[in-house]
Amino acid sequence: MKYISTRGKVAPIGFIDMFLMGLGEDGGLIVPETIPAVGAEQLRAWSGLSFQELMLNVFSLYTNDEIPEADLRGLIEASYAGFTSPDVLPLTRINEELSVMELFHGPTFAFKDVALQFMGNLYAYVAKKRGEVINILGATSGDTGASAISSVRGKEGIQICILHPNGKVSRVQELQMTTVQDDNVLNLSVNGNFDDCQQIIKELFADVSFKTKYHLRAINSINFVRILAQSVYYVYAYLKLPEEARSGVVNVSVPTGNFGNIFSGYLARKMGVPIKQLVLATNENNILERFVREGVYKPEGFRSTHSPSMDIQIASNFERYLYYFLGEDSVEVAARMERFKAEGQLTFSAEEVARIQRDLSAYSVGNEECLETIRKYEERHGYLLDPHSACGVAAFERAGNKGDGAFVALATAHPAKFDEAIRLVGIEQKFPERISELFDKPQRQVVVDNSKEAVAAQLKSFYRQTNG
Ligand SMILES: Cc1ncc(COP(=O)(O)O)c(C=O)c1O
Ligand SMILES: N[C@@H](CCOP(=O)(O)O)C(=O)O
Repeated sequence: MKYISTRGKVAPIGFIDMFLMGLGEDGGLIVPETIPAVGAEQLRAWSGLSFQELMLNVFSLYTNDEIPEADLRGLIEASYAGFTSPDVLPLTRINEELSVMELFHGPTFAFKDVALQFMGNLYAYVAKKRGEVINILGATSGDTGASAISSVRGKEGIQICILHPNGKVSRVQELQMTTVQDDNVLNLSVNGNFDDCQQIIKELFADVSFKTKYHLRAINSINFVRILAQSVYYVYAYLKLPEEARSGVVNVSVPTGNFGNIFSGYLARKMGVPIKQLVLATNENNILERFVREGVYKPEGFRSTHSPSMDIQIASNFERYLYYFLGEDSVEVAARMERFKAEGQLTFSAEEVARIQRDLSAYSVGNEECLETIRKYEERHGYLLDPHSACGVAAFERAGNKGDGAFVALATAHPAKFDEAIRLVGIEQKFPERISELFDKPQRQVVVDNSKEAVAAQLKSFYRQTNG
């Protein structure tokens, strides 16, 4: 298995080189040359596997034996040892129509832990095995940053710098990132929004001489390993549903911002998991919903919502979807992305919109509907949703079960991370101890201007102190 870029200008590379490259050096996103097929027989053979065993099996299709099986198993075991549920990702039945897969039982209470605990261990493994310097650079709207920091804090040979938008993450998210005192961690609080943070890191990654000189590595979902690790929970969701409930297919509702969560489901479907409806749920930052509904991909004004981690306009994995949508034609992808850069939007023909709508259905959930969904599920089912998961559940309600297969909504964060929204519903929740203890800890972060130059200067001084 080799990996290539959606824009076609990266010579095929192996698994570990792909992991280290992160963003394609031609500005595109890395994808596998071919997606391995997982047939019905294979799925049957996997049923009953633990999440860890399933992950081992899925990753083995992609790693080219570059990581010996015993090592891969060890990395996976270590990554999920800290999850508090014995199932790792428990599936909770809400009612006849809906089950919720809880992806938030990791150390930072968000679905990002599923992939990032593993990636942190994989970076440490690669640092040791290949003597690579690992300087992780990431952007976050709150959850990726906390999770990535937790996965590598204090690890030898690894430095991590995370950009978050100043004042635009929840209080708990900010504390999870900024109360970490390890010397290998730098938090930059950027005077801008998440799109600005993401744009800055993309520019730094695209500056290949800067990236190479400072050994910059990606943990955001531009890194294909993130996507692959996340695709495993779609396979797991399908396999965990009782056979009679799923009747051959599963429908999944997915809270979406950077298109990473849902693209992982799209990949699982392309591998062969029978996912029927893939429901894309956005908040009021609804560029992706408008793309699916109207065939126009165009950022509009940024809005702060009750689900701040999905306050995203430019979705990085959109380009991966475009690549498959355009029949893996990298010349056409490059041309369309150039057009997007020049004109600030992409429009799709009626025939294309019909095809997009066969892949995805999409719903944008307003602030009031989000709060109302939290209230309703707490009152009727005694189940407290966080505001991101509530967007997914509201989208499920609008999509409706078309009579085919079971419906799973992905619960992407613990409600304690977003108490600001939960309080608006009038619910007082008890925090897990690991969250309540954060409030007494000192914080460490540097506020920076919204510019690539300001961030680059901070990075250089950080690496001078930590790498020599
Ligand atoms: C809690 C939560 N739910 C959903 C999402 C959406 O995931 P993605 O950006 O990968 O689409 C995010 C991050 O964006 C998140 O932090
Ligand atoms: N919601 C994310 C935004 C970054 O997305 P990623 O999946 O590309 O890391 C966050 O919480 O930071």
